Amino acid sequence: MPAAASNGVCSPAVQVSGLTFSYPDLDGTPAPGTEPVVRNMTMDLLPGQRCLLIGANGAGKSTLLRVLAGKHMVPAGSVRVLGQSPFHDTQLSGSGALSYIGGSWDRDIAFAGYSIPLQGDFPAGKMIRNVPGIPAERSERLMKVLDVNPEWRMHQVSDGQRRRVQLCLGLLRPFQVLLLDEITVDLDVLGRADLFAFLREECEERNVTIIYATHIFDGLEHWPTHVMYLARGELQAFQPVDTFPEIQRGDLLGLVCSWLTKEREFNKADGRLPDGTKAAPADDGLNLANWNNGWAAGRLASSIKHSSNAVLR
Ligand SMILES: Nc1ncnc2c1ncn2[C@@H]1O[C@H](COP(=O)(O)OP(=O)(O)OP(=O)(O)O)[C@@H](O)[C@H]1O
Repeated sequence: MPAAASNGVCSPAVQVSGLTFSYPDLDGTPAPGTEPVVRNMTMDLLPGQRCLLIGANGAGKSTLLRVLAGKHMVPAGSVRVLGQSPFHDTQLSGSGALSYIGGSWDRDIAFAGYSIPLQGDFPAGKMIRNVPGIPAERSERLMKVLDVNPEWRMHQVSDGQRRRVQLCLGLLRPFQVLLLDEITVDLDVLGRADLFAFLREECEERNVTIIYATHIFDGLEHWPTHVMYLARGELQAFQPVDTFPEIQRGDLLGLVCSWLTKEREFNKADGRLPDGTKAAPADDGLNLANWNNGWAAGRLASSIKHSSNAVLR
């Protein structure tokens, strides 16, 4: 946990300074002409703060969370979590101080395919109770909060039940920074409310920091301390909730709708596609061909004309 400085000011739990990130192409560098997914972002979050991360589809929310989780390499100074670089200091996530829960719970398995959902005939309770170093009261409490039946067998659960077990495991170790990427889609209303009550308590009692990317705003008006809005890779707003009159009167959804409507109008006026990207250039006459590179673990690896891995023949 970041120590409070001698003047009583706490150091940020998450610190982003001039972060720019583009996905690398096949040769490890961004394809020429591609716009960065995250551009020149600067922001800090202190221990105890809970931030909602808002943006249209394709705005860069998952990418930002994955960068903060250390899953993509960026210069060490541009992202600090608990004072360390999450990509370079692997101990940060290894120790559980930084926890990232996102996407569906799946794995790439050689010869079986990509994104294979976690399955197997093992009981949920065994998976959860067998995580070493976790006080029994924390695992039992989380199973209760998330309504996990220890008898559930993982090859027979529903999507929502699998999600509950995934969340339970992701929250087990006492994290200091938690990054959540739209993890409540499969949860029912009560499950979601219980989860957010638990997360608020973690912030208030253990001073943890949470960033949560979502498109579901029901019942979230009074949960965050901050709101962050991303569009076209840039931070459009990052403020405490009490600076937004809309949120104060319980209309978070209205605020988000007005942001996204303006964004849609901007994209239209600027000749951009609805996701904010520039339209592909017209055919330049080069002989770029569709070319099947073969099969790899269930996925066709192909080069499509004008895609980033197009083959010049
Ligand atoms: N592995 C990748 N390689 C290249 N580009 C990617 C990759 N993953 C995402 N992108 C691109 O980065 C941009 C941002 O995607 P990202 O998934 O971060 O958006 P998002 O805000 O989380 O969207 P959504 O709300 O739909 O989940 C998109 O234009 C997407 O096409």
